[in-house]
Amino acid sequence: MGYQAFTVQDAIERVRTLGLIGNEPVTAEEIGDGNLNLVFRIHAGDQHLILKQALPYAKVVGESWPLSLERAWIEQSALKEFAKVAIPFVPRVYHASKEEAFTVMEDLSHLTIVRAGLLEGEKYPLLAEHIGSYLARTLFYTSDFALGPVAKKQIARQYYNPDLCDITEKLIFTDPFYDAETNAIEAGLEAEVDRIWNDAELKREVAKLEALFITKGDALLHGDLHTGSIFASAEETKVIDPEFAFYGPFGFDVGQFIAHLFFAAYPDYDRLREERIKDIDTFWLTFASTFKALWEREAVEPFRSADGLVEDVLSTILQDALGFAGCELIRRTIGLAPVADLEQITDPTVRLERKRHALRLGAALIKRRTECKTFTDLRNFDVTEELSR
Ligand SMILES: Nc1ncnc2c1ncn2[C@@H]1O[C@H](COP(=O)(O)OP(=O)(O)O)[C@@H](O)[C@H]1O
Ligand SMILES: CSC[C@H]1O[C@H](OP(=O)(O)O)[C@H](O)[C@@H]1O
Repeated sequence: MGYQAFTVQDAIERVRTLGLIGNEPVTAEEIGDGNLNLVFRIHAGDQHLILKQALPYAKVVGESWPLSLERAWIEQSALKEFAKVAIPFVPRVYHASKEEAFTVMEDLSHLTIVRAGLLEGEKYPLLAEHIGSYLARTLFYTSDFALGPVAKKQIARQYYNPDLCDITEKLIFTDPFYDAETNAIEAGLEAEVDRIWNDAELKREVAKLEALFITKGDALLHGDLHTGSIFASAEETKVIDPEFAFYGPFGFDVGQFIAHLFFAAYPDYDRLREERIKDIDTFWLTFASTFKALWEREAVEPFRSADGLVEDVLSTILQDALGFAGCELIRRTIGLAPVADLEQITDPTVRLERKRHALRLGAALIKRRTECKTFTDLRNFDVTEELSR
């Protein structure tokens, strides 16, 4: 069967043919609110399923931005790979079709998308710890440190993901730093954006981070780990949507999650700042301690017992992560694919002030990331000066 984009009826027929539902009455709807794919929710009797299908172009832009359907296969493979090492945090996959670019998976509608939930004032007391553990496990177990260089390269070669890496290279590392067509700059922010475009040091550091992203194949990344890619409740956390997965630098997913914890404070900054900083603390402490414990127990790296090596690896991850977080803060503030955490602030003066804050924090993280070698440096990282200029 060749590829065609599904209607609701096609989605129902497909799950029926696959024997995933019986002949009972069905209700189904397309619920995709992301930038790229179709997502159908299907209920039949006591079966609740999600069918996600890739479109041959970026939905948010239209057919003028073609995208390979191969990304559905990358997403399916990454979900399976991550389930091997971090099963509590990964949705169950019931069926994966490479040819028709769709995946049938567990319906997680009993949970909420974290970005939306946080905006509604929901609490996720275990989120930071869960994502710390999820990332330590997915990054460590897919790296040379756990697999050794031969097995790692055999896996890595399945994850060339050129179209989606190209999106990231353009939208995160390039367009926001130039007057590009894809940017969406709110009126009133022009002077602030000019500062960015004229900051030679900042651009040089962004270029270095982009080079890291392109060349450093440490581990299998999720590749798009923002709070819209996480479902959670007070007890559970599930990470969806790894279609941007590829072998990249350890710090990238870590940095994206940190950036979106910062974003989550903006709707009510004075009240939420401390909570989100605490989340970042917990996240990093869990990530670093889990990664270190896995290293001590399971690393196959010949130099694994070299004094201070794992601490150095973690320092590098932290510094890179802060740089990537800075790029993500800037791109979600002035580039394509903005975040509701900022856009839903109704008072235009407050919204502009928070956007300005995000841009300055982003620039400071990028330029001063190497000051943060340890958790204590992270806690003491102070951007008061940049914010007051
Ligand atoms: N397993 C799931 N269970 C319930 N809803 C889901 C599931 N996967 C996706 N969705 C819904 O579809 C939306 C878009 O899914 P996502 O995988 O992020 O698509 P895209 O790749 O287009 O961003 C999510 O925000 C969520 O509302
Ligand atoms: C042209 S894609 C823009 C943006 O959308 C992706 O997010 P999602 O799949 O979660 O909607 C990704 O963050 C891309 O950078």
